[in-house]
Amino acid sequence: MTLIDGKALADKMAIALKVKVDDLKNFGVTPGLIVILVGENPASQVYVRNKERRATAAGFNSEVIRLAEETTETDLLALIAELNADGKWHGILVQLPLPNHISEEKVLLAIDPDKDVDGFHPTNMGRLWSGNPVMIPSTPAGIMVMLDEYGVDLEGKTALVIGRSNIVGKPMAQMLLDKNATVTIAHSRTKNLSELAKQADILVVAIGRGNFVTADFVKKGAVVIDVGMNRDENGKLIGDVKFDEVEPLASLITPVPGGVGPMTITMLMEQTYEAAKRTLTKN
Ligand SMILES: Nc1nc(=O)c2c([nH]1)NC[C@@H]1CN(c3ccc(C(=O)N[C@@H](CCC(=O)O)C(=O)O)cc3)C=[N+]21
Repeated sequence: MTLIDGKALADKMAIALKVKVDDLKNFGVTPGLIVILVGENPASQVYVRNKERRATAAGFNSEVIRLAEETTETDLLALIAELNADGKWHGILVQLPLPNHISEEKVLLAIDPDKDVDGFHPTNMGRLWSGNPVMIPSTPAGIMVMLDEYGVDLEGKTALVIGRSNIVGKPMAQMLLDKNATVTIAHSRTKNLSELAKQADILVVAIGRGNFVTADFVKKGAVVIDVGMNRDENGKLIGDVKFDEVEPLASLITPVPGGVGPMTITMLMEQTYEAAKRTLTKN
């Protein structure tokens, strides 16, 4: 078994990004990433702080707007409209989940697709599915970079994605398909999931249940990617994969923490940089 070290790869890419950003600054453009955080979700706080640190280290303009839990949908939409029009920002990210009184759908639709660094806007989802990706979701994007870095050839392989969210499962399936894998999407209603999983060369698990995937889901030599971020009863961060049990079977496996998470942030930075660079050729 070889560990896929997402943290190390993220650190390596951060150094290269800094160089690219310095170069872009010579052309008068500084990448700008603005994050909007509504309410007090403690997990979001940690994550947003990590992002701010990475953005600053890369030499970006970076800001976090913290809004009260009771912020109205109207006020949030007005803020987004303002940021859409502000040339300083190339990436606008509204941290999810939002409080229940705010429609996530309306908010995501309000972000200019060319600044939608999460790739969650329907326009960007459509661009991805039609084979013309522009802004793409960071978590599956980071997974593709890790697979490439560790020399995983996807051509003709069977891939099973467990989870069908718009932000991970669905875009992940499309990205694997684009590399000529044969892709299946499974979910909570899938029958005989462990038998299905046991046939997969590549297993991507994004189901959101701690330690869900055990040894009897995994074919010997499979590549196992764990997108899970769960807390166990002691508050410890655990993945969707029962690591100790699955690790001896896998040829490659991502840990939690230190796997998919750091690469998600890296890809947000990369995409903000790319969006900033595109403004050079636009006019
Ligand atoms: N609009 C939006 N875009 C997102 O991309 C988004 C979001 N909302 N809401 C929440 C989720 C979650 N997410 C994480 C990214 C990195 C880590 C990460 O860096 N994890 C570290 C450890 C973190 C820790 O120790 O708690 C690791 O896995 O090693 C975690 C979580 C992005 N999300």
